[in-house]
Amino acid sequence: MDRAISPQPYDALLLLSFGGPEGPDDVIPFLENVTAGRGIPRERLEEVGAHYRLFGGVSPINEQNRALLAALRADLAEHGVDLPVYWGNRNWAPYVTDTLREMVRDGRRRVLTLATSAYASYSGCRQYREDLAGALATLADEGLPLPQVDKLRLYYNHPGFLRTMTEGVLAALAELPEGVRAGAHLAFTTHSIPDAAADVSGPPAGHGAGGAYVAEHLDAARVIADAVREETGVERPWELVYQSRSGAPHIPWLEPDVVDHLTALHDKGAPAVVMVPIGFVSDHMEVLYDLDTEALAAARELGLPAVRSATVGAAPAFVAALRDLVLERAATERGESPTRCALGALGPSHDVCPVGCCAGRVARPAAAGADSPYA
Ligand SMILES: CC1=C(CCC(=O)O)c2cc3nc(cc4[nH]c(cc5[nH]c(cc1n2)c(C)c5CCC(=O)O)c(CCC(=O)O)c4C)C(CCC(=O)O)=C3C
Ligand SMILES: [Fe+2]
Repeated sequence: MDRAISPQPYDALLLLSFGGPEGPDDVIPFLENVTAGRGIPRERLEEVGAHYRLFGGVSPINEQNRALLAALRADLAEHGVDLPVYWGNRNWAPYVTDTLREMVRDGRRRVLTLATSAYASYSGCRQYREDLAGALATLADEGLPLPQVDKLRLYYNHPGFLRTMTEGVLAALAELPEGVRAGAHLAFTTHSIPDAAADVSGPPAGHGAGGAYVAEHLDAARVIADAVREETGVERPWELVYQSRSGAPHIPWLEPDVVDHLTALHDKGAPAVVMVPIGFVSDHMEVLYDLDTEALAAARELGLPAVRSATVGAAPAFVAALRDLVLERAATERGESPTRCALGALGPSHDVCPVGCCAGRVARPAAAGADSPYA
């Protein structure tokens, strides 16, 4: 096989995601899965449950993942990359443990994992590695042979991700009334997490305030803002803001909140804003509710013209980026030195999370990293 399209040594790709409810009866069991032992106040759960009920109890995330799965399979086939793609979730069926069991029964021995989060953080990186460890532990208990499981490097700074986000911003700007377009601000948004979690995101050696989580989002935002300036010839103010905060009010989480930011923009006379959801790879509930429902309503109330730009979803250029990352990692595992595409100042992320990367509050086994108890 042509080395440039060889996925070897991998014999399967695992799309690993969050999962979401598929109907009204799933909402509470789903939320219980998400928050098991995580101390989220009951009122917050009911509030979030109501967001899902507004959409018939159906999270958009599963359809998004089915679309990504189909697009990945089509892209790999079209480019002659012979690699079956499976899908498993943390919080809803198909559960990752069931998927991994199916993969083993299909004879898969060397699995590369693609998680649907582009950045470092406990929730977006290490927790997925814990999910893999939990699945491997169950298979071991069942006496099944364990596959070797790796995880793809973070892809927030891959040109295919940043270019696709940039195109989305340009399209969103075009939706604004012409009179306010040139003065529009860019508000890059991502999931708020506790300050303490942000501070320990990424490799232990790299920790400063905000950790890798904040640094990576700022790096991505800067690349997109620069590209938008190049394309439009207009220098626009931009800021990184946060959304979807949960947890107890006395615990500090990353700020400012997107809605407070819209108010501040309005107060200082900004003519318009584009909300750019760089923290989300597809139209999750956080995007459909917290941005499209709540934040856009707040903007309307303020009289601030606002639009939300697209997530990458299953856009062809993003799917091509994922193929590039898979083939890059496969080549690295074969001992080659492939080009590692990345824009911005931080450079390509590590292939193997070092010991202590994205530490959680409680130490749990995590696979696909230097501290994995599995090979
Ligand atoms: C960084 C991050 C990502 C991005 C990385 C990634 O993509 O993985 C993400 C993704 C998602 N979070 C999601 C849903 C929820 N997250 C919650 C709770 C929490 N998220 C957190 C962080 C993140 N979350 C945190 C620090 C909490 C607090 C408690 C805890 O640490 O668990 C809760 C409980 C209620 C609440 O507190 O809001 C829900 C329902 C869905 C599905 C949406 C859909 O259905 O479309 C997705 C993709
Ligand atoms: Fe979340």
